[in-house]
Amino acid sequence: MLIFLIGMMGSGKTTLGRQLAERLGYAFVDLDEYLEKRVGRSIAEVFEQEGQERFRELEREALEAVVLDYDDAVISTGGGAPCFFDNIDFINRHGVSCFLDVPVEEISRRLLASNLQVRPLLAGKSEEEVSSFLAKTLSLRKQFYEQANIQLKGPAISVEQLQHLLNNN
Ligand SMILES: Nc1ncnc2c1ncn2[C@@H]1O[C@H](COP(=O)(O)OP(=O)(O)O)[C@@H](O)[C@H]1O
Ligand SMILES: O=C(O)C1=C[C@@H](OP(=O)(O)O)[C@@H](O)[C@H](O)C1
Ligand SMILES: [Mg+2]
Repeated sequence: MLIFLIGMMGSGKTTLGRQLAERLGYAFVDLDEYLEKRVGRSIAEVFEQEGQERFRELEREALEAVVLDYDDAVISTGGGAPCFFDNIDFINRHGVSCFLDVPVEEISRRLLASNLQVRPLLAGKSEEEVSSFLAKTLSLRKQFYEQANIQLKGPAISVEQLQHLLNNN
């Protein structure tokens, strides 16, 4: 089975995905890292050199490659992945999707305490700009995230909660 974690930057997809994979004895794939390995460059470099539009094409190609590469895996997607092309349909056709629905205030807090440079959409923004960008982006993306098979809501989603919900679906 392929389990896709989706949701905003900072919702904990990478962190929880790694923990969930360990519990299930599945491979763990972070789609951003997988893409970086494929293209031999960091996400920040791809954005800088070729722009977001090209990044979204490479992200789609990475999604297509990952479903061929793995039978059982937890795949933490990048925050924008389900929101471009027909990626959410592609994800739902190939696995179980799970939306980590963390309040935007909590996401802002987490990201402002982290290194913004590794997330090119946030790099160089002030605290206020980060908060308003995240709120606006979530309002545009929610329609895609809400197509997930499973939704988990709260400011502190745990791996236990996630595993419990998956077992009951
Ligand atoms: N459940 C959690 N509770 C508190 N902080 C978290 C949690 N999950 C992730 N974080 C923190 O939030 C930031 C973003 O987490 P990350 O897993 O990289 O999110 P994503 O992959 O969704 O962007 C990191 O600094 C991480 O330590
Ligand atoms: O939300 C987005 O558009 C992005 C989220 C990032 O992944 P995380 O959600 O893991 O931070 C990464 O794919 C890229 O910086 C773009
Ligand atoms: Mg991540």
